Amino acid sequence: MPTYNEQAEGVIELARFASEKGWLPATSGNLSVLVERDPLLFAITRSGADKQRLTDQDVLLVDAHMQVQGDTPYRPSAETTVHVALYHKLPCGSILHVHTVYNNLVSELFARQGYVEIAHHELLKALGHWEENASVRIPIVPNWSDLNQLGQAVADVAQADVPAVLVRAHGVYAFGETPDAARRHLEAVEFLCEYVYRLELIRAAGFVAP
Ligand SMILES: CSCCC(=O)C(=O)COP(=O)(O)O
Ligand SMILES: [Zn+2]
Repeated sequence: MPTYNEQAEGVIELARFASEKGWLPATSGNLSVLVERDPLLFAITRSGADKQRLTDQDVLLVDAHMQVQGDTPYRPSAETTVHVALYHKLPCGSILHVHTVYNNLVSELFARQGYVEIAHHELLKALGHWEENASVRIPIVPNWSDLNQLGQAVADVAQADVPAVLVRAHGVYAFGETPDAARRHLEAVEFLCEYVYRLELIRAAGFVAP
């Protein structure tokens, strides 16, 4: 079983990756890696940390009740509620939450129907959909300010075969059974959000596929 130190290093590496992409602006976002499933323990970023300069002090070991294990002056991410709810619902090994312009725009464009549907795109394979004519609906939930409510809302719509949930005008939660899978899902969702947004733009300008 991986140790807390190994998983904390994993969180720091994921933060470096997402920061280099510009996906964690202004201290936003939170990232976690599972340490133990039962009883639940995971390594997660502390609230307010600058994820571009994360150190091991900025990663906390937290349980199912959001209690921090060990001695630290810091509090865990305010959105730890969402991570706990997702770890309870699905066999996640890592959960990545980032804020980007494209995921925010797509969440606004499709908020009313509660999902964005993406069909016939090659990168759906990176989300695990290799079937011919694949079609995936990524759920969109309101940006509840009550973070317990937000956690419940995200977990209610989260499905193992669609490994992301958009939060309207806020960001995305992507997850996977391993940190590498969660990262691949996040990269694919970010690519697809940019694609969907740009396609909407050219369609609005009159483009019709031949
Ligand atoms: C400055 S971003 C506002 C809070 C947020 O949405 C976020 O992702 C970061 O919260 P945390 O408590 O994890 O730092
Ligand atoms: Zn956030």
